[in-house]
Amino acid sequence: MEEREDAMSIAVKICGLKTPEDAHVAIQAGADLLGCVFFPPSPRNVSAKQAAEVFDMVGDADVLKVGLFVNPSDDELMSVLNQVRLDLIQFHGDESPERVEEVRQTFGLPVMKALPIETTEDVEKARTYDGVADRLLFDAKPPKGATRPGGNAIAFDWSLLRDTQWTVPWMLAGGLTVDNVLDAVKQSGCKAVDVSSGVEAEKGVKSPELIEAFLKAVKG
Ligand SMILES: O=C(O)c1ccccc1N[C@@H]1O[C@H](COP(=O)(O)O)[C@@H](O)[C@H]1O
Repeated sequence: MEEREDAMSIAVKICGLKTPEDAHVAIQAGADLLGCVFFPPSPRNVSAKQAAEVFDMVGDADVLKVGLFVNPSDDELMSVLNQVRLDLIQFHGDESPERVEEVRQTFGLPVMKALPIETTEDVEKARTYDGVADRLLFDAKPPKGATRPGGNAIAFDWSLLRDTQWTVPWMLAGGLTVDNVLDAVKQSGCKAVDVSSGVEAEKGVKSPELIEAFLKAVKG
């Protein structure tokens, strides 16, 4: 019962959406944030036009529209932002704290910085972004030879985050599924989760049933 009460206030981001239909399912099921990936090597990559169609589904709903980028140039950001109305930029590459601050100032949008975690030292390294980025997102370190820095369906030791203190809101990501998400919330103490692979029928193809089941598991 205690776990259920904790879980009910957890925010959920469904990432890697490619179709308005999947966005509709996620919104109806209670997602708080939706993400589109602008990273060509990813099986979830979308064009700005596709992302605009996905995010059109949000309408007046209280849902944040997130654009995920990996080490983008200003021109790349500008090109997307000219065509898509985003609420939050997610940086999932090697962007420095200075680059995060520069993009916040240049584009006038909040930035969520993803940070790869495997050890306690990684958690401590993440502190250089606390208070610089508007939000933090803790994800598993990608495996050697990975073609992308996230979206690899890999989890890490969630308890590394337990009882850590941050000045900005943070999210947990990495290998979350309907079966492990409540355990992940409990072990990490997070108030928000992000999922992509765990709600897919196959790589890059979202499953409406898994999106609904994931949100039901978290929100009750
Ligand atoms: O989803 C991708 O393809 C991706 C590409 C490049 C950087 C990040 C990416 N995804 C993000 O990674 C985490 C964890 O995803 P998963 O649930 O383990 O698949 C999440 O923030 C995704 O949005």
